[in-house]
Amino acid sequence: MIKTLKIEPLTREAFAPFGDVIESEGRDYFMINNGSTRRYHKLGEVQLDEQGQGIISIFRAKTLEYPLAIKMLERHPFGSQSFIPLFGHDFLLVVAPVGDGSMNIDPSTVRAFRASGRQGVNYHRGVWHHPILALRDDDEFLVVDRSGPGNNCDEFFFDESVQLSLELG
Ligand SMILES: NC(=O)N[C@@H](O)C(=O)O
Ligand code: NI
Repeated sequence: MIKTLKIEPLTREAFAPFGDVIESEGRDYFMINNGSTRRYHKLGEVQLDEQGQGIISIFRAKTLEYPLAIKMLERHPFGSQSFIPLFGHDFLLVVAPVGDGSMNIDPSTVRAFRASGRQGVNYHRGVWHHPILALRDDDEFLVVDRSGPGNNCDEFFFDESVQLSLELG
């Protein structure tokens, strides 16, 4: 299979099979702090296993060269992972559904999205995704994910006959 992935705009509905979109635009809120603050409540949930601990980190990411060959995706079986842009820049996502849980990805299910700088994502447990794809060098993301025992990062490399690429418009 040789395919250039179509980059879709990130919306709550389109991303639902993969996780949550963390954004305020168009979302419900309620007032707190004596009416001075809007709380956009529970935009996503931190998913953990019994032994996991939720942690907060910052990723500073280099941009990659485009067109980019998507050779692998990874997943975190024991917990969710969120990426929230700290500098307000767009970034890209390449994902595939959890599937049947086996170490296999049907390349026809791989999708790409462009997140605006005011959108974050929360990948649900086991959702296949490409490591962070920043569009600005040294861009930074707040990351909420799971720390704990066991290997929480499975990597799947596509067969050489599968050539998926990501091009910038
Ligand atoms: N390995 C790691 O912590 N980063 C990846 O999980 C990623 O999604 O960028
Ligand atoms: Ni990850």
